[in-house]
Amino acid sequence: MAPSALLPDPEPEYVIVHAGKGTIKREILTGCKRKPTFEAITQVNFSKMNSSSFEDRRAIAKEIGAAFRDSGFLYAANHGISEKLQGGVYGVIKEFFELPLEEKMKIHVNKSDTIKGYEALLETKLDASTRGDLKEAFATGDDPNDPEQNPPADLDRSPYPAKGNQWPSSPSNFRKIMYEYHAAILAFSKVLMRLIALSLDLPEEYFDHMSHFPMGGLRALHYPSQETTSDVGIGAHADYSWFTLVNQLSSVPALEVLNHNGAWVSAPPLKGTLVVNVGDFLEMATSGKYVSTVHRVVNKSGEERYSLAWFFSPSMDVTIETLPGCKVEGKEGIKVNAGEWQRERLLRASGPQSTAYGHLQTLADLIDDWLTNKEGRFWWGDKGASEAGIRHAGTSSSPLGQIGTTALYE
Ligand SMILES: O=C(O)CCC(=O)C(=O)O
Ligand SMILES: [Fe+2]
Repeated sequence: MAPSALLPDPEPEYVIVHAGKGTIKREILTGCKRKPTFEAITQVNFSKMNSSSFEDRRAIAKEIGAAFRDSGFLYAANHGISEKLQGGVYGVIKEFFELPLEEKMKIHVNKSDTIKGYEALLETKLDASTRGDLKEAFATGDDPNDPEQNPPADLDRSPYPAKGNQWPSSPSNFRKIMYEYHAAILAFSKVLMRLIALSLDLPEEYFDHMSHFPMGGLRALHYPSQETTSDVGIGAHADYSWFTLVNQLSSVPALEVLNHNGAWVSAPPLKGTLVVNVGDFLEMATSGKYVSTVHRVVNKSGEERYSLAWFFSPSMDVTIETLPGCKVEGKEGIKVNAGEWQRERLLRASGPQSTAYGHLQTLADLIDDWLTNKEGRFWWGDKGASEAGIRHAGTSSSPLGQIGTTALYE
């Protein structure tokens, strides 16, 4: 038998993800190629989040910072949203998805100018290699025409069309309970944002002025159990938000998080917790210190799964810049209008598109930085290698290196 040293290395395998922020190609590392990376999601206890002691708050912030740097995910325990409210919201969401399809189609997302309302099974396709996402959803967004959202009196309403959120007439208490949950999760989000500021050694109030009418919304999800292994509940993606809070309403494990070895780490429901994950806004503002980690939903449990995601983003008119302490030497920081940036991201993520759009999409995926020089130009090229030797191609407002035709790019 030939000594194993003479055996050729097995062909590398990759996880390929169209994450919205560009295509990510990550080698699946096995054996001695494996790098130290997370294998589980850590839990953080928020019971002292409103403590009058600064040290108590800072201790939670430290744990948040460590988890956001390591995996970009954590479980938040003792977040303060009552069990009664969580049970109530679960009940109405289940009842809504059990309605006949034609009833749900009355508020289909295509009837909204902001893509809000009901989205049927297989309508979106985050992973191009699948037949579509095996889930149905009901989504709301920031909409000053919904009085429950208490828009500030001086809010510029011109960017908000009249046909935004749509609400079902059944169950009759659906809207009321969803808005009770909205108020509770928004309150927790504002506290969490302060702890995030603290975790970055910024004043706790640093982000307060960016949240006067935050973009974002609720997305209730129903995943039937998939019958084939080629199906996926939601294809691999990263979120466009400061952060996302997922309430895994049913006890079905299906959420998976991609680690640096290209392995999918399970994030099963832990009773009483919310899953918190870093979104692209926070990754961008921290120059990648906090990672907006790729995740997906695969429901092979044989049971129906329900979840309720909340996306919390800056207010539409806010300018997001690289945060103090997160500047990378020799690299120009970011400066983006939050509303424009999110609109562009949303367009990229919204389901199957025509071939012409597909070609444009391919081009857009090559652009990871929209900053231009004074003449409005930017360059595409080699942006260096990761620790693992995988190179990155992208754009910049100043000239970049040549693309190596034999190098491996992600
Ligand atoms: O249902 C889940 O657990 C996660 C949903 C999700 O990732 C999303 O809606 O962006
Ligand atoms: Fe997500």
